Amino acid sequence: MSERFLVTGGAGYVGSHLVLALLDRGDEVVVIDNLRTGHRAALPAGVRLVVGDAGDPALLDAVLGEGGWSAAFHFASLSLVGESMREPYRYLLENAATGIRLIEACVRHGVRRFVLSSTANLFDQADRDLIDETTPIVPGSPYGESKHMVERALLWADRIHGLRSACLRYFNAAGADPQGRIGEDHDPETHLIPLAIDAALGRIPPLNVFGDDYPTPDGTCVRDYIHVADLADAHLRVLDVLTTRSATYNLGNGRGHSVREVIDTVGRIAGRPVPHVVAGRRAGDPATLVAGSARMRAETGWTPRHASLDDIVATAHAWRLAHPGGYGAN
Ligand SMILES: NC(=O)c1ccc[n+]([C@@H]2O[C@H](COP(=O)([O-])OP(=O)(O)OC[C@H]3O[C@@H](n4cnc5c(N)ncnc54)[C@H](O)[C@@H]3O)[C@@H](O)[C@H]2O)c1
Ligand SMILES: O=c1ccn([C@@H]2O[C@H](COP(=O)(O)OP(=O)(O)O[C@H]3O[C@H](CO)[C@@H](O)[C@H](O)[C@H]3O)[C@@H](O)[C@H]2O)c(=O)[nH]1
Repeated sequence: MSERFLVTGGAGYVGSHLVLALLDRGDEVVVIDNLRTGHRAALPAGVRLVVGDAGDPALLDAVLGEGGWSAAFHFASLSLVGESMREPYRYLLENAATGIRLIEACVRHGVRRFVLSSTANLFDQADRDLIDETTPIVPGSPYGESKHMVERALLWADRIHGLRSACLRYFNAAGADPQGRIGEDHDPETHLIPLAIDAALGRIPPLNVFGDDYPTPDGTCVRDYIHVADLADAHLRVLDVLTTRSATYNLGNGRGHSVREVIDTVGRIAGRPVPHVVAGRRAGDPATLVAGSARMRAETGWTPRHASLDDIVATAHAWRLAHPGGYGAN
């Protein structure tokens, strides 16, 4: 039976892949997005886009007041680790306030299930190789801290009002829709894989490698890249869990790849080397972040279908090759 979902930030990179997955299974989707970093063109026909702020109580009352919601997915957020080290209070204030106002509005309008886009940046100083849900939380930046604030607000919304929530801590989202319908387009782009692809294609100057003196095998940072389509699938699967309880899951493939490995993989798939230079470290970057996702696999049957870095890079490369100007203007 068709269900109705609110997706804040649904015109953005990860959110738009969930919107597609919901439409593919026949659900109705309403997106609230201020289009600050998102794109109208990332949304297929049939999706209602309300352009506005996901933390605006009047707007939320108007939209949520329509009723009939199966769940709210909250992607709308400032989301750059490096930027948050330069603008800490903007991140702390805006991400926390937007999340809390949305939670409050969901409670006010009887929405029973809430899914938060949380982050691996909760774990700056992991005391183990695979970062699972029992790893102590030590946010790596004001961005990570702001996500933790919203996670904590959700805990109280559950205890006091019975709002069931899933905090999905994505590690590094990457790749594009395997059918090539949508992909990643930020302006300016700051993420490693799209930048490495554009550098290989000669569209931008050589890639800066942010530090080669980290305590990792080749000195560059290690990250767990997880395909956006697998993240979208995870969002669908947690809905069942949320009928009875709240939950927290770390989402990745459980394999780390260094910046140099990403550069080599992009070069091989693009058929041209990635020009790059070693630059200084970027503030806020932990050396290594690799997810332990056994809980998600065991409790929901989630199994990433695009787990290899080759698959992830190949889908991202195909989309960027076909869309040299991204989505174009909003
Ligand atoms: N991309 C990653 O690797 C990654 C990893 C971990 C967590 N996350 C989280 O996933 C979510 C989506 O990330 P993304 O990479 O797709 O980012 P994105 O910038 O592509 O998407 C965010 C979307 O939210 C919209 N938005 C931002 N603030 C808003 C507001 N106050 N009101 C309404 N709309 C607003 C933007 O216009 C954009 O469409 C974010 O919450 C981010 O913190 C992303
Ligand atoms: O030009 C670049 C860009 C990135 N990097 C490195 O590549 C790695 C990945 O960086 P990036 O793609 O910018 O992602 P992160 O900063 O790791 O952050 C992403 O992944 C986090 C989870 O780990 C999310 O919370 C964030 O929202 C999302 O932006 C890091 O080690 C960077 O230092 C470079 O060396 N050069």
